[in-house]
Amino acid sequence: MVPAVPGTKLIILCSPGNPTGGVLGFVLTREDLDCAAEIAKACNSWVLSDEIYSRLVFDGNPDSIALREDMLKRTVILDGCSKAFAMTGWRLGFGLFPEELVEPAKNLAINSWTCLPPFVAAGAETALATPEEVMAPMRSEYKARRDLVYEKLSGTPGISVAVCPAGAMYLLANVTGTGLSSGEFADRLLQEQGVAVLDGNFFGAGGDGLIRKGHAEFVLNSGRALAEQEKKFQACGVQARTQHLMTASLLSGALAFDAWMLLRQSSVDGFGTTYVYTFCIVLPRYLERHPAAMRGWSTLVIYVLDPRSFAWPEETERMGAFRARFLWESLLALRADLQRLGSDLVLRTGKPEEVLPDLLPPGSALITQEEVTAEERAVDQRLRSRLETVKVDVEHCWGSTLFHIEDLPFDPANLPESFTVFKNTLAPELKCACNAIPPEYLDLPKPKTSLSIRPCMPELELGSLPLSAVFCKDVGHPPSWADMPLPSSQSGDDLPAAPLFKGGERAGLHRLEYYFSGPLATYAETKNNMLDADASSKLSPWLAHGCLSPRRVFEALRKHEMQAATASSYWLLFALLVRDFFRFVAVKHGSRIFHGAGISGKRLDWSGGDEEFAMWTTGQTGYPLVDGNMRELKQTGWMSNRGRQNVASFLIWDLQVDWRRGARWFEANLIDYDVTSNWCNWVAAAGLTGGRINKFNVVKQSHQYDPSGRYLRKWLPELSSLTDEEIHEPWKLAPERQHLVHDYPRPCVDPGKFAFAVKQAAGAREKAGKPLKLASTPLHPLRESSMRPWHKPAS
Ligand SMILES: Cc1cc2nc3c(=O)[nH]c(=O)nc-3n(C[C@H](O)[C@H](O)[C@H](O)COP(=O)(O)OP(=O)(O)OC[C@H]3O[C@@H](n4cnc5c(N)ncnc54)[C@H](O)[C@@H]3O)c2cc1C
Repeated sequence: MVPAVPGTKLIILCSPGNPTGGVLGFVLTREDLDCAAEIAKACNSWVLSDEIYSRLVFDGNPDSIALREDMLKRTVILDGCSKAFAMTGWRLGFGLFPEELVEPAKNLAINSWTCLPPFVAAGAETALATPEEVMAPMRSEYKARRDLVYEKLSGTPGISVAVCPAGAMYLLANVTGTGLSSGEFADRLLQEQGVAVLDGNFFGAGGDGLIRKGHAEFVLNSGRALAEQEKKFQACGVQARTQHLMTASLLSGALAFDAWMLLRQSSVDGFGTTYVYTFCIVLPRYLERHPAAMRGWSTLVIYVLDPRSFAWPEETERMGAFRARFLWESLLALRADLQRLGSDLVLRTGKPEEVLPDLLPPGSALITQEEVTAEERAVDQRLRSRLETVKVDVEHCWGSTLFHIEDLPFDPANLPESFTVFKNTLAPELKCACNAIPPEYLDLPKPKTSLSIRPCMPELELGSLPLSAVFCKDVGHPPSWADMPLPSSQSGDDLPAAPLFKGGERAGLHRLEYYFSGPLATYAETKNNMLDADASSKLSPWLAHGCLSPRRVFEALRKHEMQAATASSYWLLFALLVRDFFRFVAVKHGSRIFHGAGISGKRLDWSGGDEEFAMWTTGQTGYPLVDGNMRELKQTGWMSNRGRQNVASFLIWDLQVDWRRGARWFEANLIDYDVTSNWCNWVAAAGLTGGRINKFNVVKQSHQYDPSGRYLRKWLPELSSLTDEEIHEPWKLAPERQHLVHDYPRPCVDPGKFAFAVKQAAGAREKAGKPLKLASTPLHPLRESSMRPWHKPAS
């Protein structure tokens, strides 16, 4: 306490104080009030003690200078009903005056305040008679809010709070660490988040860099369970920070939609409208469209490059350079799109469960796509438990499929085993979904039952997804190729250009638009063509990476079908349904899609080993259709569906190699690798789903699907001089023409016995089928624990 200036007439005290919430006699010591009383007496001055918050003291009891000896007669105590009694609209203030000041105060007041409204007077009378039992719960509610807001704000990067308020309903926070002035911070908070705080400058020069945040927003609801209260408080705390934190996601349109629904459902629950969430996604999915409902929220999109998806534990390649490059391009495109919306992309490399707890502030929420396969779910589980300890909530959204899992007309556990039954069950739903979607649908928390495919989100306006000021400094550098945690042998520089497959939403939309503008018309006839770029949609890389939502493709199909529903549009929808089916198969059957014995649990014995596998991967089997496709895969990251069916069949039934080695090879090399599409197609190719077994005679298929040999000539230049007829079976060349193919290997399976061998091998294996104990089966190394036991030692 500073000694009073001689001649001091009035000492003004404000405790608990506005804007800090500091309390004299508590934050300072009791002696401060004693000292102030002594000074007042020594100077013979009056004291004006503003005690309007005296009923809102949380720690200890309220104190007053008037309680000191001889002080009551020289102290004016000001009080009112608007704070503790929440009569903020109909204000009523009052004072306790020493007798000598009553008349002068009356003279001052009489012409300024007249005609107190009778109901306000009646309210004040009741308020002042309010017993302590009624006040106590309200005080403890405020105290809890104070605790929460203090804790959350103090833990927010860029913000510090010097004083934990012992009373009142405010807190003064220093925001200079955000790089913004307090005025800018308060303005952005209001404009971007719709949350008002007061710039500290309004309290004088000392307030520069500070903002005042109130914590009296919520209506008291003592009937709620404690857990709900906590959640409310958490929302309150997060809202208090306002700022921050809406971070969002590498979410595909479908996913963004679901995230939005989730948030809307939360807000319907009654926590108000200003939601501050941390959205991010940690596994490869991208933002396609943001829901318009996010407008005004500050967002942060986080992408974590997890080294485990780039290399197997033994450090061999798991994500090939083509897929890695597509991912990298998608990240660059995503960043540019987010910047246009006012946000940005944060890129981190590491295990999500290790990276994210340090990045996400307590009180935020992380939204990720719900995964369905073992390894991805294990990451998710570890992440969830780590984030729990730092008080970050994790929410899941369904994503990736055309049909939302909740909209299936059956429990996923009862998914039909056969695709045909699945498709036929959904057919009526699809018919309904082709109807126009009513705009009011967007305002419903749940889809109408007749609309089983949810619509895509509308596009956001530029600048409508602003990045939180708090996160601005954390964004880091733009994604660079060096960020990709690739095994050392890989390089991005020496990859051939892949003009068709450029990562990112725009490129995907461009391909979609182009394909629907013409080539789709002949899809039914061309989809098995292996060579031509427009033979099939080639949308799979964008779908697999989440750059495009299947709902977006469906929307285009619906528009197309309004003009003309053709066989081609039917078959494309059919393909999208196959994709959905396999994802739901993984939900139903879990890790069996990775088991050697598959879903059906049949034992197959594999006589093929490393040598056969190497011939297959390098395109040296001597069977042109297989070799052409395998070389295309290695050189471009792409293979047509017809090619995939044939090479898978050849590896499994002719070379008799464990199908999981093929699936792993595809995982490493396909640009459009998708965990359920790949592993389910492979387990099906091995005849281990319990359904029909498809074995392909690759020679017949070669004649049928590449009659002129155009495809084979492109990928097997050493066969380019053969005729259209010869090229499918070079071993049949007349002796005088054999020199034309001396660079090409002899067939690794005796062609004379080929068709017979296929039949025999398959029949024998089917007979040998026995149920297995799945736990003892060698499995996908990371998805299950055992390590590649199907490898024969190199001879
Ligand atoms: C052994 C094997 C492994 C496969 N691995 C994958 C994979 O990792 N990722 C992947 O996306 N597809 C995979 N497929 C499915 C299919 O080969 C590709 O989806 C298709 O070739 C992609 O080309 P497109 O986009 O032109 O397809 P289109 O014929 O134009 O079909 C449109 C979309 O439907 C989906 N689709 C079509 N057929 C299938 C199918 N059989 N299974 C699942 N989805 C399908 C794809 O998303 C495709 O983009 C695999 C098929 C086999 C036989």
